Amino acid sequence: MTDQDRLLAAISPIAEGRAAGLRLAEGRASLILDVTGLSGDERLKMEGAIKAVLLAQDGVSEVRVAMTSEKKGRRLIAVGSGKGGVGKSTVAANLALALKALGFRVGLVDADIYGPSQPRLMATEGQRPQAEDKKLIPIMSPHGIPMLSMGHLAKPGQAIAWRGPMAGNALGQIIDADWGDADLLIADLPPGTGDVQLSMIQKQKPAGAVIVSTPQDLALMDATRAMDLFAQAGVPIIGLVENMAGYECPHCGEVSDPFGAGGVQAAANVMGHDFLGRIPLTLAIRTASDAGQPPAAGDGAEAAAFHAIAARIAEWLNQPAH
Ligand SMILES: Nc1ncnc2c1ncn2[C@@H]1O[C@H](COP(=O)(O)OP(=O)(O)OP(=O)(O)O)[C@@H](O)[C@H]1O
Repeated sequence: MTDQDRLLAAISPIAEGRAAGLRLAEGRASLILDVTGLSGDERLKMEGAIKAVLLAQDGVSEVRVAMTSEKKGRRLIAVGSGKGGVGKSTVAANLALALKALGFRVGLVDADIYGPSQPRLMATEGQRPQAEDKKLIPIMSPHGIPMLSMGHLAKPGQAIAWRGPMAGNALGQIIDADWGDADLLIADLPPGTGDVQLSMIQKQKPAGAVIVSTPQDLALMDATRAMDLFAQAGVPIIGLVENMAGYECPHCGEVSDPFGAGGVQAAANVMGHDFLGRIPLTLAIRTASDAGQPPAAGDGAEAAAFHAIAARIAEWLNQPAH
């Protein structure tokens, strides 16, 4: 029996299979202890017990324990839509801000290869990310959210027409960027339900997806296809958001429903998914978004709807299964 085996056998009843890399050299025993999932007290107790047992062994005068713990993975939430123009990017930007306000450390990924609009929405247009050790450094938006967009990688003014593999590589670089301590990445996906979207979803394995739709039938049919796409890739649907619901006339205050009303909620019920909430169609949302001031960054009337939806998403994220 080698010294290592002898020492390992001595600590095995207390180390619960968490000890690795045990060595003994010149009277000093060293090992790595995986303390994932243990409380501070449990860690100290286990470390103390291991030290005591090892110090009682022949030839050991000193013990060093290095503790490691698996970091809880950063989660990616995909914001998708069956078709373009339904406000997916607007919703993604505002949800990122509202989730940050709830205490998540949020990063924003603009994976929309056809029309990356996050740089405009988050007021980082024209900026280029730096790289360090071959990793991109996200750009800090004025709203305190680090972000990277396909739009930041293309040369200014260059029309973006990424081909599949190129888009995949660029997106991979964005997701693997140096996101620091961000624990949640919100990804604005390209609209549609084609191969590009499917391979992105399969590769990046989001923890969950939020589907944005306007209330009219045509958009809803596309949203259903988007949900099928996530289901195919085994990604759970967190829920559906109805955008551009109910237009309040800024002059007379009357509410009209240019795209219908309630369709998304009804569709969510039929499909057995959660309905996360409704964002009204307002001039303020459009002008603020185009000016790089997403409403959820402030506390105006428009912010409340986004904060309510973010709270539902936070509830989902905080369930142990997710
Ligand atoms: N609730 C809303 N009220 C008013 N305007 C809105 C609302 N949501 C989005 N818009 C406006 O609609 C336009 C399209 O929104 P956005 O770019 O977010 O859509 P999208 O679904 O991401 O489109 P694409 O996928 O084609 O990029 C923008 O000018 C945006 O300001």
